[in-house]
Amino acid sequence: MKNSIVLIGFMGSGKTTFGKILSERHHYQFMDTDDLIMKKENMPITEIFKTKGEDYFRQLETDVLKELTHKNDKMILSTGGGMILKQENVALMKSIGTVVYLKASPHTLANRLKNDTTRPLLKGKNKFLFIKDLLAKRKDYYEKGADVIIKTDEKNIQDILKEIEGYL
Ligand SMILES: Nc1ncnc2c1ncn2[C@@H]1O[C@H](COP(=O)(O)OP(=O)(O)OP(=O)(O)O)[C@@H](O)[C@H]1O
Ligand SMILES: O=C(O)C1=C[C@@H](O)[C@@H](O)[C@H](O)C1
Ligand SMILES: [Mg+2]
Repeated sequence: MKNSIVLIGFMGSGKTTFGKILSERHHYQFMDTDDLIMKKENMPITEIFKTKGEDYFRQLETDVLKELTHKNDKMILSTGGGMILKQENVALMKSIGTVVYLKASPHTLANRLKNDTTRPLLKGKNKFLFIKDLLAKRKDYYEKGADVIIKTDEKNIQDILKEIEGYL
């Protein structure tokens, strides 16, 4: 029986990138909680943070996960970087599928996000220092929320794909 996969990890860990490739390759449905929220609100994440605030966004994350638990199709679900902050969300993700943490160092993440302007939490910050600090605060949440941890530093995209495919 095919298994759904829920990808968790910090901004830039590759959840959307790998989720899209895997779903196309294996004919799974692809879902991304950030995209679902943007569609629901009809505005970019940066705009939701700016006009309605982070708490409002965090509630939408839980709402969207709840809706996904009612779906029967097997899927690859890419989640927002802060999804693991609520225990309730972790339980919902585990009820959807195998929770895979794409782990990367602050150095790797800062490098991948150096030209990015779409993540409101990173706006106007020294990216490396900000990521290092926030990742240290979130490390336990990611590791405890995961069923499986995949280290992505210094691995090429094909090798990471193969590892995730082991859990499909
Ligand atoms: N293993 C990797 N090797 C090289 N580049 C990568 C890797 N993983 C991700 N990237 C690149 O890093 C950038 C961010 O990746 P992506 O958008 O998939 O992250 P995300 O986990 O979905 O982030 P967010 O939580 O903010 O949505 C993209 O440009 C992507 O191509
Ligand atoms: O790490 C976070 O808290 C976030 C990550 C993004 O995926 C978005 O969900 C949003 O920008 C917040
Ligand atoms: Mg993403």
